[in-house]
Amino acid sequence: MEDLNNFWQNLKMIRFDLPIIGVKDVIEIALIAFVIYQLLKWVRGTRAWTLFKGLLIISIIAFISMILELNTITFIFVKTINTGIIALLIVFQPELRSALEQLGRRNFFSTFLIFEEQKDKKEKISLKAIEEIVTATEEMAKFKTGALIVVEREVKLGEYERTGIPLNATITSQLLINIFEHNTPLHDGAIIIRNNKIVAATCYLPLSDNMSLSKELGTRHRAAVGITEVSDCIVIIISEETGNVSMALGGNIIRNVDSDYLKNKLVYQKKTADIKKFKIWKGRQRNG
Ligand SMILES: Nc1ncnc2c1ncn2[C@@H]1O[C@H](COP(=O)(O)OP(=O)(O)OP(=O)(O)O)[C@@H](O)[C@H]1O
Repeated sequence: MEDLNNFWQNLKMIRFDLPIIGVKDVIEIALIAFVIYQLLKWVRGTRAWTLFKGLLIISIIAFISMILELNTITFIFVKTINTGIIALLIVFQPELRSALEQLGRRNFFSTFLIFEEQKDKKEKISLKAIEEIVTATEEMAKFKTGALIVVEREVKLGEYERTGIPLNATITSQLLINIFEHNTPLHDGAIIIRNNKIVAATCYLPLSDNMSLSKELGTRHRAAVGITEVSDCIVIIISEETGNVSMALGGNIIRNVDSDYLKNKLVYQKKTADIKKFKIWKGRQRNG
């Protein structure tokens, strides 16, 4: 009974100590929430997202061990987070610089217009789009048209997309063939495909410094391997020299693939993405 009285007294004191929330506080909270939201949105568009998720998991473990007073584990995790943040700043220095530059260039009010973007995110690559990519690849290989097609998956390629010319065009084989046509303004560099859209052309990709890659392979192939070393995307490469089609994935290159192999691989990746999406949706349903 005494405990209950104490608890009640404490509760009254807490209620008494509750700060009064004014208009200024509400504005402040809204501004902070907006900045955090924009920050998360930006991180999601870069390869830092995977690292950020890792850091988040470490923070949660550190928090739980702090509550449970597991001092050694807390010490290790807190130290890891501190060093991790400094490491992140160093590793992602180029991305941070470009984010700050963008902030200066950006139309502030456009950041509120996110509904189109949200709608687009729900669409994943369709079978029709895959067919169009495969048809275009066959045609370009036949005529030895050099091409570099990046199909984005979970890791967002925003920072590479920004090095090119924005397109946001529906995927058709005719458009793909046209983009890579010799001596046209968009043929150089890579195109990036997100969901059912060609989001940008003439994109510059990071070159792989993998020494075990064949010496026959030039910068087009090295760029394809390079982007798959820093993300989970699939890249289709058509050699201008031989007309051979290769595919890069997970830092590896599979040379001389045929249309069936290419199609199966793209369809398989789509299916695994769909299953993952379905599992998340089921999870949300269960939790909700
Ligand atoms: N870092 C890069 N990012 C995007 N595209 C690139 C990059 N480096 C080269 N390319 C593309 O590759 C073309 C040059 O290809 P290069 O002949 O050097 O490579 P390759 O691997 O031998 O290909 P190919 O077999 O088609 O000759 C450039 O014109 C450009 O379109």
